[in-house]
Amino acid sequence: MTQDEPERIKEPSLSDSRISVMNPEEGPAKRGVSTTEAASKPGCEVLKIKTAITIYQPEPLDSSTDSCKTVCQHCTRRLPAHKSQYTCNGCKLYTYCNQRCYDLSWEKVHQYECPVFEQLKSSFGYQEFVRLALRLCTLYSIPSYRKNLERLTTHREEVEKNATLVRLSEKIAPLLPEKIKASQQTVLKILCLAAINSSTMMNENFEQVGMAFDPTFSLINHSCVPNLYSIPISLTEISFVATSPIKAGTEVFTSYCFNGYPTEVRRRTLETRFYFTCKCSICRNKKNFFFSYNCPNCGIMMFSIALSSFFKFGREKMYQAISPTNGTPSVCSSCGLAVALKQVERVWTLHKLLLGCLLYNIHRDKIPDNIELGPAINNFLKESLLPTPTIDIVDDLATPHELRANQREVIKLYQMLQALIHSDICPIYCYPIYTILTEIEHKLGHHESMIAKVQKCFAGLATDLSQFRVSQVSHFRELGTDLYNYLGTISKGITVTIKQTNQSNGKSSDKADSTKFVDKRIMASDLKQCIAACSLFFCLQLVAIHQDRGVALSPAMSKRQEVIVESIRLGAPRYKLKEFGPGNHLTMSMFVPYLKKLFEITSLPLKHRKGNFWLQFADRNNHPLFVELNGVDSFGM
Ligand SMILES: C[S@@+](CC[C@H](N)C(=O)[O-])C[C@H]1O[C@@H](n2cnc3c(N)ncnc32)[C@H](O)[C@@H]1O
Repeated sequence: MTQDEPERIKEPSLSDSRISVMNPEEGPAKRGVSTTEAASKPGCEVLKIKTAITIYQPEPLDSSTDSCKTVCQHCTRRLPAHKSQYTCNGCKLYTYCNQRCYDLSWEKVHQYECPVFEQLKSSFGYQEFVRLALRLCTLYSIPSYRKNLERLTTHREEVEKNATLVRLSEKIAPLLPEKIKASQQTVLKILCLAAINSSTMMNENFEQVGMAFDPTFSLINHSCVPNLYSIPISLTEISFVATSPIKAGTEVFTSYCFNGYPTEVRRRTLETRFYFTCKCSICRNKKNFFFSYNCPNCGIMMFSIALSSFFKFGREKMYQAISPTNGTPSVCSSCGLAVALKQVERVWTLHKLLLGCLLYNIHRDKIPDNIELGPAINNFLKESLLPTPTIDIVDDLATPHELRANQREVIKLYQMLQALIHSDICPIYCYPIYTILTEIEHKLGHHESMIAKVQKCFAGLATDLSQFRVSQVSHFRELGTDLYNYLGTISKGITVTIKQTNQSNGKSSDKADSTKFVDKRIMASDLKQCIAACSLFFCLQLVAIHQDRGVALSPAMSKRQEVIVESIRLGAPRYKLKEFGPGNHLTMSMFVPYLKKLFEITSLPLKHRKGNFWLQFADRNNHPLFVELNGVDSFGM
């Protein structure tokens, strides 16, 4: 909790002038948040929130090192690992920068929470929800905060039926210190409030760090087709970016659940977790929206198809559905780009796979066998989906050990999801897929092996290795993936031809015959360098594409990634990723300056002329050797 926190929690109001409250006096059912400024394209930041309360997980988990032990519980700074920390003597849980931070925290909140933690520990451990409830009890005891907290939605009548919450309120109420004393009924009300208005908090690497509560965030309604996509940018800040252009004055929505689920599943999730029946445009129209295709140029949704129709349509019918003049390209109504049906078909297939994953994600036996989800889907699942262990990873059921035992299938799923992320799927799907990817990476210990691979890769570079800070690569999703597959994926995208100068006339011959090299080991390491450099190069492309399309990266995130790229060699000039165009088709010439920089950093002897690139080495007899880099334009983007 930061020093100014109670000020920020004063009212369920807004901390960002780019938004305003809609229908403030008409009660929670009609209240919402709208923009005061337009967002011209997907990816534009609409709102940034510094969360009023962040409750950190008790121990660092594998997926994130941020916890009560590593983040100052007063000023929320990350504590330096090497410095001795200042831990509360009472709970032995909350850690601080120094005595001053501890004193401030104690004075404001911790004196009330600390003794109660100890008493609840045996029944509830240090659960984030319990600690959030206690924090809210403290703030609730201050009249001005109470008035404002009471304005938030609680769905009290329904939530109160939850036996766990009732039991918790009965435990907490008698333990509250005199100064913040409240009846069991009041505590139950606070628990209802916490249940409806809290959310998971992640750090800038999309790793879960605990729970967040914020009165501004609490005012934003849910939609199954949200126009906002939330991106954690620090331990306490969330940036909300547009998923499509938004006009000023429009209501903004986030999604409270995984909005890739079919309608039935979304409805059930929202009813059981948030106690409401969704009235968003899709649910109101009973449209079971599933497949959408966004214009690759401007990001506007070009068409969508209901889930019920999704499997009914064969290929021909699908064409009819999206293009009345069967076979002609579809034209984006916003920017006029003509999109070939073949391109749409590719995305269609990926959606089928996504649907499969999603359905697997929610236990097969729970899928209702009704018309909507239908036998076609079940057959599809049976025939084309992955073996059981993959369900479990996504479902959080499998242990890392089980996963490792089934690594091949898991990696198949991982690659498939990566392909989805890099396709033209509707941006709203990206976030849940990232979540699944992270889960897989986490459980497979992917980051660790990735770092090892990256290090191995860089070990071949003729550069001062002390200048590489490779540990940072794990945050760099695309780089990780590319390097992970660096021999497989990358070599599919680039043809490496080895040329050797003909000794007699000095001209190069096209014979790709490695036996000619006197010292094969030199060549192997050169190729390794080449592949490593290309990996890096491709991840720059990916970052550029995503950034420009605004799908997954906020400006802050891309800045962080720039820093990471930069940190490969301290003092190396920054890459300016923004210069790439929005389309997926990349030409070599777009990357010339970046390639030059890249090769400068990696000390690779890159030569280029008129769009042709090659690496130039010398063999043992000082005859020039060339490694040509071809086919970059056709790299599967
Ligand atoms: C965190 S609050 C959102 C803000 C709320 N409208 C307010 O002013 O307090 C969540 C509650 O808002 C309502 N809500 C949000 N999105 C909704 C939707 N799509 N359809 C119906 N009710 C919704 C539900 O009552 C839900 O439990």
